[in-house]
Amino acid sequence: MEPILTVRDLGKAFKQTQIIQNISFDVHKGEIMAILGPNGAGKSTTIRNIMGIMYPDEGSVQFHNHPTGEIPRHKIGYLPEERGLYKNVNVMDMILYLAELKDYPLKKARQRAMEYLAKLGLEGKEKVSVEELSKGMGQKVQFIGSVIHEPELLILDEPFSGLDPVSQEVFKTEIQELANQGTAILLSSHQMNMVEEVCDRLFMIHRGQKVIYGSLEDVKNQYANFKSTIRGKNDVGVLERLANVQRVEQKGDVSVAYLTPNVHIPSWLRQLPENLNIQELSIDRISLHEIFIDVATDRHVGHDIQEGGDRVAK
Ligand SMILES: Nc1ncnc2c1ncn2[C@@H]1O[C@H](COP(=O)(O)OP(=O)(O)OP(=O)(O)O)[C@@H](O)[C@H]1O
Repeated sequence: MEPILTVRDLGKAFKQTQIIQNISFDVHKGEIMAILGPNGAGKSTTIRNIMGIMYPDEGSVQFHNHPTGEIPRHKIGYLPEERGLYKNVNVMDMILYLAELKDYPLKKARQRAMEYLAKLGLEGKEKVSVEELSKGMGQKVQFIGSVIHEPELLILDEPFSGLDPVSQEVFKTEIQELANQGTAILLSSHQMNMVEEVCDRLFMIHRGQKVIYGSLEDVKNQYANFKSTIRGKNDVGVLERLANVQRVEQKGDVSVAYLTPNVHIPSWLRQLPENLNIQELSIDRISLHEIFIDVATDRHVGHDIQEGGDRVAK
């Protein structure tokens, strides 16, 4: 796949504090790449360095077919974390202004704006003043402004925050459609369920450094260990002493045993004691949400997932 954006060894410090270090990843044509990490991990700093809002101390940013360091702004769409639109203009003028900044033909922009307004549930709002919009509506208008010029690369910093579940679904569908049409998408989000549904690959930063990088499938195969949820009155110690159990969380009658990566599920089930109280039992893989918590709370040993899926212990 063709890389549209290549980031290599990016590093940035503020005063004496190193904020990001050795950040390297690619975003390819037609893929949705998620950039994840706890609050303050360095996601927005990475994005701002890519966008040239601030300059990296180390490393390089290269856009496809452009010299390193050159930012082809008319080919990039950007929804920043800080939302902001001019208040005293109407919705259509706001969108057309953003299209004009990207040298996009206005007639085409107007037509696309009407289509997008309809798609995002803002039909008939084109003459409404921006200041009369709700927060979510404003976000939709800003999103339209970021895609109106048909960018090759779309950078979305927390696109789902502040949206109701229906609007989140609409955004999700739209983002998927753009990727299907070939747009390269870099998406930062804390909504792991959304990320899990839309992203092809992910890059996770923790304390300014890469902790996970790989396809969603590889990350799930290699990080998403199995867990067994058992409903029934059981002593936590009994479960903790079972083979291949990393830890057990117990709430009332429900125990969740987190299993080691190499566990063989049929063998694990065979070793369960005769007297275990089982009202219900399920075996599932842990979700991206749980992987995120494990990594962010340092429960997981850091691993790199290489392109192709090999895991390298650090
Ligand atoms: N202009 C700045 N001057 C000094 N420190 C900054 C500046 N911008 C960001 N930081 C610091 O850099 C670190 C990373 O911030 P950043 O906004 O990149 O995190 P983030 O991963 O996007 O977090 P969140 O999920 O909370 O949005 C934080 O410790 C923050 O305080």
